[in-house]
Amino acid sequence: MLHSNLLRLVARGGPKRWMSTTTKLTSVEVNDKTGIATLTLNRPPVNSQNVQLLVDLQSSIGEIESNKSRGLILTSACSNVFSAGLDILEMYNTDEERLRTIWTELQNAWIALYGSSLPTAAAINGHAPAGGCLLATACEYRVMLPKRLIGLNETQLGIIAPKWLMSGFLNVLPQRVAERALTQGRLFTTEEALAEGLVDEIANTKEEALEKCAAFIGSFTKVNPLARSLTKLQFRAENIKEFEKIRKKDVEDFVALASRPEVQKGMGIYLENLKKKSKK
Ligand SMILES: CCCCCCCCCCCCC/C=C/C(=O)SCCNC(=O)CCNC(=O)[C@H](O)C(C)(C)COP(=O)(O)OP(=O)(O)OC[C@H]1O[C@@H](n2cnc3c(N)ncnc32)[C@H](O)[C@@H]1OP(=O)(O)O
Repeated sequence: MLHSNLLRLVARGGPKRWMSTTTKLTSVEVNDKTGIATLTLNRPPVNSQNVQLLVDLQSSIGEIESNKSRGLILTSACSNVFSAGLDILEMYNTDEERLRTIWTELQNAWIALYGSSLPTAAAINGHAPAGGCLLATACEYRVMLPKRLIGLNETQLGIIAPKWLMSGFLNVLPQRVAERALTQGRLFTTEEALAEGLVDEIANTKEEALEKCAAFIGSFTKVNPLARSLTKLQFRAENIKEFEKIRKKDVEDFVALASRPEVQKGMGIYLENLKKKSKK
């Protein structure tokens, strides 16, 4: 027993207290008929992105890529939230090493999704602020349920999204709209997001959103997969290259910023307000 626990710890790169649970926070289901994989984020209540969720997300993307699925649909098991972004509780009152791990795993998860050669789509069945929007915009296609919110609201929180984190957002919105939205920290309603091109379609239920995503992925049936993926990656190559150049420094910048006393204080106040709001 002890031996197998030790082996598991060694396989995971040593003991890490924020990775204490061994239950996966993502699941993968492949449709036998279509060959399309649905990757579900499952960390109730709001899929806030802690290290484990980010690591599990990468492992599920790897699994889908190696099992020769025809495409990947990202969705959420939470009823009203796609993902609430980074887990602020995990960033609050912690040490630099942990902050470093959080940001490194966010980077790793983003590049795994953004740089995937597979066709990718997001069935956004709930709110997708900040890191939630990051994951949705890393995909090639977005279908969203009505009356939810999506966007990069970092400036509203007094923080700055680095350039790589804006890449997907900038891929889908005109520069002028993106600049205004980012500087305002604007969250778009589903209907506004559709009008601006931040999402591609609206669906009334999660099932319908999954079907629409599957139809998007199905639209590549007659396209040579290698030609398709190389074309996709050519479009993304510049952003990926820029990201690779700064990724180490970006981790250190994040650690320095997130550990500043005033930023930690801001996180504490933000968390308190979130909790107050959820009790109402
Ligand atoms: C202030 C952040 C500081 C970060 C500092 C870092 C510095 C440098 C950063 C550089 C760039 C960062 C890039 C990315 C950043 C992020 O992703 S930060 C996270 C931003 N996310 C949000 O602002 C969303 C916050 N949440 C909400 O607005 C709502 O929860 C919701 C998503 C709209 C869902 O609403 P609802 O269904 O009504 O659920 P709630 O009742 O509000 O929440 C349920 C419980 O979940 C807790 N919670 C919600 N979001 C988070 C979260 N992101 N992290 C941790 N916990 C969260 C909420 O407190 C409730 O908890 P309980 O009260 O215990 O039930």
